Amino acid sequence: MGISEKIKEIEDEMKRTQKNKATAESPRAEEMYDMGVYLGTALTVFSKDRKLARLRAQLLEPAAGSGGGGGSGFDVSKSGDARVSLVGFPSVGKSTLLTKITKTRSEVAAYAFTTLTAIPGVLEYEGAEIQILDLPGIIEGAAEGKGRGRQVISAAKTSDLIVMVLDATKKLEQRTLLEKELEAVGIRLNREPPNIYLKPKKTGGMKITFMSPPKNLDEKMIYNILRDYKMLNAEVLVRDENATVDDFIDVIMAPHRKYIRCLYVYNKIDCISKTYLEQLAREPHTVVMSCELDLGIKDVVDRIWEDLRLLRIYTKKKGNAPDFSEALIVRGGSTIEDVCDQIHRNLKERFRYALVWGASAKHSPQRTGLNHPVAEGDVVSIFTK
Ligand SMILES: Nc1nc2c(ncn2[C@@H]2O[C@H](COP(=O)(O)OP(=O)(O)OP(=O)(O)O)[C@@H](O)[C@H]2O)c(=O)[nH]1
Ligand SMILES: [K+]
Ligand SMILES: [Mg+2]
Repeated sequence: MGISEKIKEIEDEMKRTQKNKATAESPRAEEMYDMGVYLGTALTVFSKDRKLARLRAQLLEPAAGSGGGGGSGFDVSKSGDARVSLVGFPSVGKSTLLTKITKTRSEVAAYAFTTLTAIPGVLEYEGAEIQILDLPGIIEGAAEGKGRGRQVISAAKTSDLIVMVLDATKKLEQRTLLEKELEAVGIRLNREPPNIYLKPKKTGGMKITFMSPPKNLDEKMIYNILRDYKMLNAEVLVRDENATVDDFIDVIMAPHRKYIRCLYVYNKIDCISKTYLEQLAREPHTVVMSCELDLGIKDVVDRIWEDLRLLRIYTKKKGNAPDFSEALIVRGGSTIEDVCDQIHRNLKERFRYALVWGASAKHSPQRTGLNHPVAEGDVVSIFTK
């Protein structure tokens, strides 16, 4: 049986279990729950859930003996300061958007699957070069390998920001469907990694600690999950009282999870009512546009820049004015060390100190070491041995 069929089988079984659970609901349900009778059913659902999560993860991993392949993305090398992927159902206007915001022409047509491979373009934004990947449309079931879905999703997984292009004239569910496809391969949108510490050990059994009383987890659940994943010795510290079973599995599967910001872009607003447009525009992480009427494109580009959280750092040579003609682009959370790495591969080996002017400096200039965090617009002078 293939992985997809296995998944289907488990899903069907889960639906049946859920139904039984619903019919079993009776005045005595609570009492039975306490007695642990009802808990039996609940635990079956949990373990099926976990099995499902594991199978889905396998979809993107090369099949044993297949010699790899399957889950790899398109062969486009990364370039510029960051990578943004345009993900969406067919014919929502991904290629139209790429053509608008970069110098690259990507074929646009009214039929689905016009774009058949990844088309890279470069968005220039105040000194930064952002690689934009126009991708083929994906359909429901992409994660299971339908169409070029897996390749598209793998490409998206390598990006710093996902721009989910949506057709404003289509049902709102399209967004949830796409989110599910991305979730299935371990992409977590607009979320932080769960605040749970897990350290596998060689001996000593399991040590499970909660910082505050958990709402959705207990020691036994964690114990069972760890055992499922064949981790018999481990230290666990749950720092978030709202953490769920899924969160805990994400922590175990950390190497296969990717936390990526997502900007939802509704295109074709020329075809919807003003009231509906206003409703869409109020959604979080959302912008609306019409490529056709050239409306909102600037907002989309500004939001891409904001969501990438890149910083522009300017350098200053001793005795000269700062060079504002060219910015160094670093990621949010970067330090002077990252700035050095941007300037030259070996610069930090000769580093003595830096002088920093701007928002990150307590006083101007502040003398700092390599681990000083920089801020947008800082001016930096590096002094070497
Ligand atoms: N009404 C309207 N049509 C648009 C808009 N933007 C794009 N289109 C049309 O939508 C159709 C699909 O556009 P594409 O850019 O090819 O869409 P795509 O998402 O790249 O499609 P695939 O590559 O097939 O997945 C074309 O006929 C475009 O002219 C818009 O803002 N409004
Ligand atoms: K199209
Ligand atoms: Mg296209």
